[in-house]
Amino acid sequence: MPVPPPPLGRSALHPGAFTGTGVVVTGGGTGLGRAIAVEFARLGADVAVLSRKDEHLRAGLAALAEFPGTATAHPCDIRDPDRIAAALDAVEEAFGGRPRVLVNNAAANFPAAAEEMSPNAWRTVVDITLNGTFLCAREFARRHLAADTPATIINVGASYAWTGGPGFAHSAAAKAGVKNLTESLAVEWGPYGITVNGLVPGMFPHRDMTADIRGNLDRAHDKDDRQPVGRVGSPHELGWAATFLASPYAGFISGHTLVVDGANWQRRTLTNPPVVPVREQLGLGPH
Ligand SMILES: CCCCCCCCC/C=C/C(=O)SCCNC(=O)CCNC(=O)[C@H](O)C(C)(C)COP(=O)(O)OP(=O)(O)OC[C@H]1O[C@@H](n2cnc3c(N)ncnc32)[C@H](O)[C@@H]1OP(=O)(O)O
Ligand SMILES: NC(=O)C1=CN([C@@H]2O[C@H](COP(=O)(O)OP(=O)(O)OC[C@H]3O[C@@H](n4cnc5c(N)ncnc54)[C@H](OP(=O)(O)O)[C@@H]3O)[C@@H](O)[C@H]2O)C=CC1
Repeated sequence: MPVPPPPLGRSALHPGAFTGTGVVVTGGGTGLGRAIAVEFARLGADVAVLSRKDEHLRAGLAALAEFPGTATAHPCDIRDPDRIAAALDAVEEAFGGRPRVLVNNAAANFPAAAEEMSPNAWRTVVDITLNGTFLCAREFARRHLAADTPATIINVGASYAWTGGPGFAHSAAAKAGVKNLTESLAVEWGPYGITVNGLVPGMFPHRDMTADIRGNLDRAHDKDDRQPVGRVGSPHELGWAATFLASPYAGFISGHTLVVDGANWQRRTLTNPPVVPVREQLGLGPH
């Protein structure tokens, strides 16, 4: 029998656990990033949203408005190191100091058969998902290393980092890179008080999903029954996991990637369902 999560508004951490702590969430204006931003704000954090589109920045600010901490939003394309530096300057000014937490949540993805992907389609997804994560982590960490201040970084991944993702070869390869990068950075920056972890969502449907991804998921109308724990995730559950990883209670956890997916990616049977070629799954004709 599926066990529902505690309702939105509850928290395992004490109220005010992040009061006075600055948190940056890339892609924090939509979907899971916004849910993560909200859970930090609920615990008192000052939260900054970084993303490209004005409508997303406004949506992030609107979601954060009810909480007591500072909420701020800055246009930034995470592919551009200069824009990342400028955004972090603006965040520091808004908070009156360096944010202690970076959540690298922004990513890009669309389903496509590998042989149909243009070189630029591949490059774009890898550039945002992997290179953007590295560039944000680098700029954020350099500031803490220079000031000798502790910090924590959470990189949002996907479980096809381990399994591969037919129909999502670009995103799966990029997320595998993100997982591996998490492990390298945790060792490099651990001696300076910076922890680095990964956080992998399983199936968390939400209203902001791009049409492509939603269309892909909507082919399954019994999503709850397809999860080992009998239900899909609620976005605030991912927010709880992020706040835990950034809390002092997780201070000895670094280089780890926490999967929040109800055991979905370990699901295996001796007789898997029949193979359906990706082209057929995507409704593409013959080569
Ligand atoms: C197995 C387990 C299951 C699991 C089922 C699903 C699990 C999901 C797990 C992970 C989920 C996520 O990551 S969800 C995150 C999804 N969210 C997002 O992607 C939001 C941000 N996305 C975007 O901004 C855009 O969609 C994106 C294209 C990526 C970037 O925008 P840009 O303006 O930078 O780029 P563009 O100039 O538009 O496009 C760049 C190139 O990509 C091509 N391109 C764009 N969309 C395309 C498409 N649908 N199909 C083919 N090609 C496409 C264009 O034609 C360009 O190539 P040329 O024409 O050659 O120049
Ligand atoms: N939803 C799910 O079930 C799953 C999600 N994930 C991961 O969770 C994270 C959040 O996904 P989700 O909330 O579903 O996706 P969304 O599409 O809702 O969010 C993606 C966010 O990334 C931002 N973004 C994209 N490109 C850039 C860029 N170049 N610079 C700055 N910001 C950018 C977008 O904002 P803007 O357009 O304003 O730039 C948007 O807010 C991602 O890392 C995704 O891979 C992993 C597995 C499953």
